[in-house]
Amino acid sequence: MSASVVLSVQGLSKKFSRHLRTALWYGLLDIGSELWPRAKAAATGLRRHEFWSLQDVTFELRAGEALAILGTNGAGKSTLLKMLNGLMKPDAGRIQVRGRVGALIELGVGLDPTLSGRENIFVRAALLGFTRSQVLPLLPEIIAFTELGDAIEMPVQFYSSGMSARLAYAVAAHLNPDILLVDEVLAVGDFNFQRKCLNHMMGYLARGGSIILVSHAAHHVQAVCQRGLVLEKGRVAFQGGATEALDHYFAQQFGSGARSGPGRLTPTASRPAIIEGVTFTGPQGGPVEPDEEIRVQLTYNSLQALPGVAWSFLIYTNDGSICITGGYTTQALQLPAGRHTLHARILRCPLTAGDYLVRASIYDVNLIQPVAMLGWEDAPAQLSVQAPPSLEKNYQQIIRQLVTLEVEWTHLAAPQLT
Ligand SMILES: Nc1ncnc2c1ncn2[C@@H]1O[C@H](COP(=O)(O)OP(=O)(O)OP(=O)(O)O)[C@@H](O)[C@H]1O
Repeated sequence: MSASVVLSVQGLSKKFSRHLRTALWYGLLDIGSELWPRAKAAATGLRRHEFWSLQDVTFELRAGEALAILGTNGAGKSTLLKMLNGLMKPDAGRIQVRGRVGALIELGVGLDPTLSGRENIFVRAALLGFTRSQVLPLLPEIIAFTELGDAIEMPVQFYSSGMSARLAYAVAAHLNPDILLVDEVLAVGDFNFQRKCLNHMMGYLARGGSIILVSHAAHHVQAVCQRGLVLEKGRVAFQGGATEALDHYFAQQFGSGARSGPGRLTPTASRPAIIEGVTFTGPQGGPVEPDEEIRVQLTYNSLQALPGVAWSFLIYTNDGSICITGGYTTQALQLPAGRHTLHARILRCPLTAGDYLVRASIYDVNLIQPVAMLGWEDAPAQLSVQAPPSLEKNYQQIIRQLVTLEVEWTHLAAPQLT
């Protein structure tokens, strides 16, 4: 392990059984095989009803670095974190840690519901290897960070999920871990708490700490992480920069085109007009690049003429949370029946490199109601902007810049020195 590497994970795998009975039986066999190494060697493959929750995962984490773990529900993120935290034993592979791991995984874990928040601080700290006398000097700071007030004396069973998250984060963050594991807890905190945690994480990273963050929230990942690892059915599907990892993760969910089932793109009596597709190309019909003209083409197919309609497209961030920009026709159109293509030009692509989601619609201008729509759940409504190599630096920024503004700078004249 090189000097700056604080965590090295090699070929990590974990298997589970789908059935409780076999899980219990295999559990007993595994205990036996620990004592009898020949049986252990035989148990490296999958047994009946077993599946890999995590398979052959390899990565490194350096001091001062934050790595996002992304993946759909059930991809293996929590299993990975539990093994990193020592709560679960891998079936294969190796984890090497330099320093102490502070973990904030699964809200309920490590909190005793019958004890107060204050007492639970000692319980959680004990799980992380701290004695009572080591925790005592840190107690005021931990309690202040939670902002729980008098509720710190209340049994934790009466805490809301946000209150539990405050307590868990405050403890994990204030015991000076070398690596902080943060599971999806930020999602349950209110806005102020999220901001407080994000600020804390930035300071902690600047002081040389390292973070592994499991999150589905793109803005959290972009604010904190430089790198990202995408898990897909327990395997590493992508590893690289945080922005590229988010692109991969969202493309995995929105961009496969699999949702456009047979017959979906055919007009019917109950849905006489459909949008078959929207494409975005550069001026030569090739890839779209920042600052260049974009050609937009919408192909519709209608069993009947469409009088008094307009068409529009909207471009969203790749998690679908922000509509960046859109275009609308300003006058009512008379569109003929049949399959036809509508054209528009975006005169200058304001978007930086990345993948974007698109929605398009043809709507009735009087009723302001869609006649036909195409969303990102329908293939192939996507826009990919590719930066030429000279612009790639933008793409790698930690906080992603979505659009480029045209700015005219007006400087104050410098005072004349006499
Ligand atoms: N103790 C267990 N016994 C059996 N299967 C398990 C166990 N823990 C996790 N799994 C399975 O392992 C797979 C990965 O689960 P895991 O909780 O790691 O996913 P995740 O990526 O954290 O999902 P989410 O985003 O929903 O939290 C799932 O199929 C899950 O059902």
